[in-house]
Amino acid sequence: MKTGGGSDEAKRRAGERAAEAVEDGSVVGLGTGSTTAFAIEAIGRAIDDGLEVRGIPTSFQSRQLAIDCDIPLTSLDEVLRVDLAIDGADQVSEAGDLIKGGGAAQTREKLVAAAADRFVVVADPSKLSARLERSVPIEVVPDAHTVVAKRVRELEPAGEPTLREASQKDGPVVTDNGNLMLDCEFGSITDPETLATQLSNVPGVVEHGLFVGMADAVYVGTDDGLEVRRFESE
Ligand SMILES: O=C[C@H](O)[C@H](O)[C@H](O)COP(=O)(O)O
Repeated sequence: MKTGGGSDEAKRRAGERAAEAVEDGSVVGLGTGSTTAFAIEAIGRAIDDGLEVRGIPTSFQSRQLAIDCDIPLTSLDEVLRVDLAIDGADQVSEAGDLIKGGGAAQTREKLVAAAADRFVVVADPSKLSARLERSVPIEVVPDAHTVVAKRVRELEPAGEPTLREASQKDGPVVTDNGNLMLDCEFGSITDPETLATQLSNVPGVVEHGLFVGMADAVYVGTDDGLEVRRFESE
C-alpha cells in the first residue's frame, strides 16, 4: 500500500474520528489510502458492536480491506446516494481544495465523493499547504497518454507530465480501471477551478486528482489531538 508522510498516530486520530460520524443505517463511501484505512478498520469494529452500514469502496485496496473488516458492500449502481464519504488526500489547501490520486484511485474516489451528502477528508499535518503545489495525478486511457501529455504541456499554465512507473513491475502503473497515470507538475496552482476544467476538457483524460470545492470538512489528526476544518462544498 502507498503510505503518506505523516505519523500513523496522526492518521489514526483523523480516521477514527471520521468513523464516529458514520450513522446507523447509512451508506458510507470508503476512500483509499493509509489514512482512510484507519477509518475503515474503525467502521469494521463498530459493525462488530452492532452498527449497520453498507460501504462503497473506491479501489481494489479499500474493497479488500472492507471485506477483511466484514463491512457489507454495495455500489453506486445499487444505491441512489451516499450519506457520507470518507477519504484521504495528498494535499489540502487553505481553501479546502484537494490533490488526490497518489494511489491512482482518484476516479472512483471522485465518483463516490460527488454522490455523497457529506464528504469528510482525513489527513495529517504533512498534507496541509497554503496552496496546492504537488503534481496533479491524471488517469488517462492507454492510447491517449502521449497526446494528453502533449496537451498538458500546451496548457496555460503549462504542466510537465511524467508517466507513473510501477515499482515492482517493468513499465507503467496500471490503474484499477486498466488505465495509465500521468503525474503533472504545475508548480503552485493559483486557480485550481480553472485548471480542473481545463484538464477535464482534454480528450483521453478519464479523471484528474483536483477536487475543487468538494470537501465539507477536513479532519487533521496530530500526534496528540485533532483539528476539524469545515468548508462549504459547492
Ligand atoms: O489515490 C489515492 C488517494 O487519493 C488517497 O486518498 C491519497 O493518496 C491519500 O493517501 P494517504 O492517506 O495514504 O496519504
